[in-house]
Amino acid sequence: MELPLVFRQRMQKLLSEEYETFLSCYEKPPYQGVRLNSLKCGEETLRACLPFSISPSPFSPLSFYGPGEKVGTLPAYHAGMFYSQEPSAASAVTVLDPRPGERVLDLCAAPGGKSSQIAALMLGEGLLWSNEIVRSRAKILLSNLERMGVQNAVVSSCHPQKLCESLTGYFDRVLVDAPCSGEGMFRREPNAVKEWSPENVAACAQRQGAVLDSAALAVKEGGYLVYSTCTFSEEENEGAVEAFLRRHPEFQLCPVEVEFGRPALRMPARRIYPMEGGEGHFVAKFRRTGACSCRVRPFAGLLTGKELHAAQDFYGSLFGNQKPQRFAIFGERLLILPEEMPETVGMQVLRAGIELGERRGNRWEPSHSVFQSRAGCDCLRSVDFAPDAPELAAFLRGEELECSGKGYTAVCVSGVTTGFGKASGGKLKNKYPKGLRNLK
Ligand SMILES: C[S@@+](CC[C@H](N)C(=O)[O-])C[C@H]1O[C@@H](n2cnc3c(N)ncnc32)[C@H](O)[C@@H]1O
Repeated sequence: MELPLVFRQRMQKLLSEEYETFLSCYEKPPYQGVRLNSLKCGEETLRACLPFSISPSPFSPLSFYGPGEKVGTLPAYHAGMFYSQEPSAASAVTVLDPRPGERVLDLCAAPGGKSSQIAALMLGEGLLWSNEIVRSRAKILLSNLERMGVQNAVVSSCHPQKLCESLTGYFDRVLVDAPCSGEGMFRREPNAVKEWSPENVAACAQRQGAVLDSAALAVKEGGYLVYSTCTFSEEENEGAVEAFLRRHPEFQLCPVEVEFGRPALRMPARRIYPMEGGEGHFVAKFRRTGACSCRVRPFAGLLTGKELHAAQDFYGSLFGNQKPQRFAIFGERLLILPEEMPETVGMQVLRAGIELGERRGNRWEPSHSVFQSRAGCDCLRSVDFAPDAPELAAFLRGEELECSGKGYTAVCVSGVTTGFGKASGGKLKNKYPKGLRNLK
């Protein structure tokens, strides 16, 4: 690989006697991996459903080494049992340490690797707000969170400054996984090498400062802000942290106490190089010690009375008696909202919570995403297949299956839901969304 001369000079300065070892990494294949989605299954089920073996990575108990390519057609992928993720990318959420019941903002969230990891740690409790400024990427983010069965997320495509002004002081934890020069992507994405220049590094550092300034607004007093990049440049890492601390005396740097990687330069943050088992990451953690007032109002559009009962009856016709209480209608869509949700006006929200159904005339048609977010055993009707069953492969190609009985029926792989169909007359009419199907 042809690495830019200035990049090589900078890395030599950073790594001195380790520089040759670093360079020799470019002769080896990149690290790849999968991250277990514990919202949908346990490690044993995932291993049993994969046609390859995986081994633990040091960056998170959910992160494993294994192939990262050509996995998108596997039933376990469709069922959201895992996310294909380079292992060191899991480090930032380990440092963020989100807890069930908290309010967590992922400000630069697409395509959703870190958001789905946060969701797994939150166990569906509290609020995950996943924002992505580029709308086309926000749609991919939404699709990934739906595949992973995340129930308590709001997905938006808002400018960070506008979003964080609207949600000032609201969040317990905020993650800024910043757009960067991507030096830690060079082994995986040769285009990142072509786009690299010292000018781009400087431009990234400036943009990172702006995103961090916005993010700071959203953190409540005593809350945490985690900053991560997948690049090695000092300007974008320690430089960005030091500049932020100079501008924001209301924040303190917290020591990152983890076993993986190595200490950052001049500060108790963390750097990860390929010598440490990952492609490359930087993670720093701040805590807001200064006061911050929050004037965010709770969401006011919850269904009540007859409308609520109708929504609950529809839910009960698919999933039985554990009926949610928080429903709302956005346009033609019926949503089950997270237990915690602020007013969302003007924040370019693509989806809040889980879509239960779409209006068809005077009835609701169930949505793929609600089945995807429920375990097979929670659905009133389900059919279950082994990962290598020909029927499952046919379902994922959009074909009709043989099926007894009548009604909406979840289709599962080893007990994990991967879609649904409508049974009648001995057949299961396929409802797997066209855009998600495997090619015939
Ligand atoms: C490193 S990626 C995020 C990866 C994501 N956290 C994950 O784990 O899947 C950075 C994201 O920031 C977005 N971005 C680009 N410019 C931005 C800006 N000015 N403000 C906020 N986000 C921006 C990019 O579109 C990109 O999706």
